[in-house]
Amino acid sequence: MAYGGVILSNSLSFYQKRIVMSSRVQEKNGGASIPHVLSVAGSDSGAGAGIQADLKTCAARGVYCSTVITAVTAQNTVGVQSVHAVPEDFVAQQLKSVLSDMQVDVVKSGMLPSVGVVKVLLQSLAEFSVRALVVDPVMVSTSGDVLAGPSILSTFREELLPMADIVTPNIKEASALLGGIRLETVADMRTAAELLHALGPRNVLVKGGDLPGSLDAVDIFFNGEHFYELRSSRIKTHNTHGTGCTLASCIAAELAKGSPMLTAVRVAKRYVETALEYSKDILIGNGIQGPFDHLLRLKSGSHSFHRKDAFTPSDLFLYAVTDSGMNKKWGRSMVDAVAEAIQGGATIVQLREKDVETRDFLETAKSCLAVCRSHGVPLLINDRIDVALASDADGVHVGQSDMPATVARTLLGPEKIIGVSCKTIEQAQQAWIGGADYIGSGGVYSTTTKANNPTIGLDGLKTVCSASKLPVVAIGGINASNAGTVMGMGVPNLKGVAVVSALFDREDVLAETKKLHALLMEASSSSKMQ
Ligand SMILES: Cc1ncc(COP(=O)(O)OP(=O)(O)O)c(N)n1
Ligand SMILES: Cc1nc(C(=O)O)sc1CCOP(=O)(O)O
Ligand SMILES: [Mg+2]
Repeated sequence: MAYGGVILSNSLSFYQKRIVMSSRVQEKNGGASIPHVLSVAGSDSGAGAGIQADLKTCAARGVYCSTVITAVTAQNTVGVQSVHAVPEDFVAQQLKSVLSDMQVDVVKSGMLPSVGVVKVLLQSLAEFSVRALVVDPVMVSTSGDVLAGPSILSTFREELLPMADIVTPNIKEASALLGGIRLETVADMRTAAELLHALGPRNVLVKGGDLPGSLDAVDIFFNGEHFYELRSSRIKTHNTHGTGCTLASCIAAELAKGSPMLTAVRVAKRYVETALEYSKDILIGNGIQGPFDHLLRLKSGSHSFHRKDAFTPSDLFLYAVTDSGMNKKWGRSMVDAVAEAIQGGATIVQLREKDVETRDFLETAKSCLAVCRSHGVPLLINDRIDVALASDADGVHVGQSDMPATVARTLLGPEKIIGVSCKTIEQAQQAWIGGADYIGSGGVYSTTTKANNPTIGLDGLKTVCSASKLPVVAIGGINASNAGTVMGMGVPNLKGVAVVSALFDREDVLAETKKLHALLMEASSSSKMQ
């Protein structure tokens, strides 16, 4: 730890301090400690850099981020149009508000627009102990606009850097901090890292993204003993606005979680590389340098491709569950089978693939999703949350020995559809608590499609339906000869039937689906009349 006002012994390593601190916080909270970064930086109205980048980075890395705003900038993808520095005493007030109340693990500084603001920050750090300080010595924006003038250089050198656990200058900033020396090669970057280290920071990362003529992005990390040349591929994109802020705040986030410094730096580099690669083609703004997507979500499904309607119980009416063995037997592809089922009236489709390779499953899911989306029919994936996520399917169906519904919900988020197989009232209750949208209940009749599947019969189905707070779809041995009986019972919450062989172990999927749909319509309308 580099500052005065430190509670923990300097002889402890960063990681040891983390453990001591965690147990202290846990005592206070009576639970798990929340890793916490305080970002002291400027606001970027375009939200690619500054405070906004720090907030998004910490959110993406699972770390809480509080903020002290040092300046408000009017900027976009073209450049910085105006800067309004926040008065120093108000920066001090923000620091006090956060640090006097919250247990901050790591402070990350970005744009510090005046000597006064640097001093205010240092005073606060002397008063309130934190475990690490990450300094991103922001001086010039990526668009070339000056964000902290040369008058601040000596304060950075003499007062801020000696307090830093790591400083992360780019080539221009490293050069400015070292009095304007020329930095043109990786060897120069090593020299700069060493010279900067001599100013007092525990670690230095000189970022070589701007180094001319290099195929890779090479950064030099120096901890006072060893140099590390950290390489990542140079991604061809204009969407690089905010990479410096993001890298520094990701380092801070990883340190807050307890990572050692070099690990934090490596993870942060990988995170930036992944986000740049993901975002290389996104279009935000008309300027020459766009922002990137910290949360890797903006592209998913290209929005207009998403299902517009939320799940409704009527989606369960005729539930088609696929089986590639049956489709192969009848000589058709999965996509053709799904298309025919939808044409015949299937209201929801589940891809149930027990023996296919993951790669093939994913490709099938993507192809079937295109068909389902074009008809507004939801597509669920049986068992495999990973395949559902990777294909952006509409949800999953899980059984009692698969991923619990609560975990599936956490992984998939609030919009996706989750169905759970339930044979008992207790399981139905758990599915509801776990955040499921519907339950599948069976086997209503015996089936050869699923081995060793206990039959609960119509009575078992009725019992589960009447106790369920969720809509129910019946499954197991249902076909054209008995579907009318199942739906004709008029049991509350029973919204449809799910079938495999009655549709797919047949020559003509379209005709079989139409037939079953007509039967279900008739049965449900006559049960309503009774
Ligand atoms: C709609 C519907 N209901 C029940 C099941 C069975 O799920 P599970 O118990 O996980 O068994 P497998 O299908 O994974 O063998 C289902 N798939 N769909
Ligand atoms: C996948 C599945 N789950 C069941 C359960 O009881 O939970 S029965 C079943 C197989 C249903 O196939 P078919 O319609 O060919 O009988
Ligand atoms: Mg299962």
